[in-house]
This record gives sequence, C-alpha cells and structure tokens, in this order.
Amino acid sequence: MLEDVKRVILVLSGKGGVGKSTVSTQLALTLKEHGFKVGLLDVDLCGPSVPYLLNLENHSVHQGPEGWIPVYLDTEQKLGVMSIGFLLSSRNDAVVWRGPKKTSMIKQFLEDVCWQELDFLVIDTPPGTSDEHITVMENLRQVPQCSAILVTTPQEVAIEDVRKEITFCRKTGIPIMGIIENMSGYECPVCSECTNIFSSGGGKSLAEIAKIPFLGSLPIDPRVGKLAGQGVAAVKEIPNSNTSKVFSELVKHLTESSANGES
Ligand SMILES: Nc1ncnc2c1ncn2[C@@H]1O[C@H](COP(=O)(O)OP(=O)(O)OP(=O)(O)O)[C@@H](O)[C@H]1O
Ligand code: SF4
Repeated sequence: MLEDVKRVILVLSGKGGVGKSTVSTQLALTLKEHGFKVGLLDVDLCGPSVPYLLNLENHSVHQGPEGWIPVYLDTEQKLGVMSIGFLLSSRNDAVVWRGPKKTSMIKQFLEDVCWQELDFLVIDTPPGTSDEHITVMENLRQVPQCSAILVTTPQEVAIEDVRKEITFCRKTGIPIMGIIENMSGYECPVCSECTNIFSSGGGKSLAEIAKIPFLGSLPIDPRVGKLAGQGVAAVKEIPNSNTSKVFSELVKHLTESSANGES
C-alpha cells in the first residue's frame, strides 16, 4: 500500500529497450545494498521484464488477507518485487487488455500490494507516455516524495523521445530527478577501457538544454545483466566499474535529498 512508502522513484523512457528495467533493478539492488527496505514494482503490463532480469520467472505471488504479497529476493525481506509477469503462466503470454482493464490492474498494483514499511519504491514503467502512465501519476499524488528518472541511449531518436517524457512529467507535476544515458559506450571487463560505439553525450546535452540534472552515463557492461540474474548489485561485486560509480552517486543523491525532504 502506498501509505507505507516513504519515497517513490519512477523510471521512465521514451523508447523501449533502452535499459529502463536494468536501471530500475540495479537501483533497487543498490538501495538494498545500502541497507534500505525497497520495493520494485514493474507496471509494464505488455512487456514485464523485471522477473526475467532478476531470474525470478518461476515465482508467483499470493493474495494474502490484505492484498498481494510481493516476491522477496532475500530471506530478510529487504527487497520485494511485484510484476504482472508473476501472474502470467509464461513470459511469452501476451496481455491483450484494453484501456480500462489495464488501468484497473495498475490501480491494484499501486493500492493492493502489502509492501509493509518501505524506504523506497522503484516503479519500472512501460516505454512512452500511455494511459498506464497517467494512472500511475494520478495515484502517486498521495505520496509526499516522488520523482522521476528518465533513461535514454545516446542515439538521436531516443533522445528526441525523452523530450516528450520531460513535457509529460512537467504537465503531470512529477519532479524530474534527472537523466541517465545508458549503453553509452562499451566497458571492457578486463581493463575497464570504455569505447564509444555509438555517439555519446546526447543525454548530457539534453539535460543541459532542459535544465535537468544529468545523473551519469552507464556503459554497456555484460556483467550487469549477469549480476541482476543473481540478485547482486554491481556496487557489491564490481565496485570499481563505471556502472557502480553511477549507482553509488545516485543513491547518495537520493539519500541526501530524502533527508532534506526534497522530491
Ligand atoms: N548497460 C547495459 N549493459 C549491458 N546490457 C544492458 C545494459 N542495459 C541494458 N542491457 C540489456 O539490454 C536488454 C534490454 O534492457 P532492459 O530490459 O533493461 O530495457 P527496457 O528499456 O526496460 O526494455 P522494455 O522496453 O522492454 O521495457 C536486457 O537484456 C539488458 O540486460
Ligand atoms: S579494451 Fe583493453 S582489455 Fe579489453 S580487449 Fe581492448 S586492450 Fe584488451
């Protein structure tokens, strides 16, 4: 239930496949690693990838007397996960619901999950700005501290789509915490040298133009996907990687702003 949540972080992207779920899961894992109690809610009804990324695909959720009990990644119940993926029998099952059914499912996800007390709820959203986003935004008005992280890749077309997300956040009144540029070059796992395969820096330039904080560039790092599958944060296993540096800074920013009561 949202009244048990101190702070919500929405992870948004204009385009699909830019790494929104990867950012959401790493952020949740990093917050857990810092001792916080965290919820990870995947409201991407048509492409729920969080159970797949965290290797939780064979898990299912149960309905308790007060609502759904999330799937916990650890025995201490520091990180709970909820996704439509837990309600489907297979990853390949398609959710072919129309608007009202989708809206009511998202409402249930926001209202009927027994998170217990949470320091942070990270919400992984579908790409773009759809009815689902509007439902999420409307329901989040009751949470005192809520902000959005926008994820993009360096390509021009992905950056163009982020502009629409910025407008959407501004119209719906959700404060933007900042922009992350993902897949910004390839980090060699051996020597940590980063090679820019595509262009880079587009996310940073957009942040400057839109006067939004730039939260960092994440390289393509094959270790990140593997670690998520083991439920391990990059900051724990590969602390010197660029990925870890970005997430450590992000958590520092979040804890400082939460302590100051900022969104
Ligand atoms: N920085 C990265 N380094 C290595 N692999 C990555 C990185 N970011 C994402 N990936 C991989 O790319 C794929 C797509 O990422 P992800 O599922 O996070 O994207 P998404 O934006 O959430 O996609 P969707 O639109 O389906 O929700 C995944 O297999 C993920 O492991
Ligand atoms: S980036 Fe470094 S370690 Fe990786 S292949 Fe090139 S020289 Fe070797």
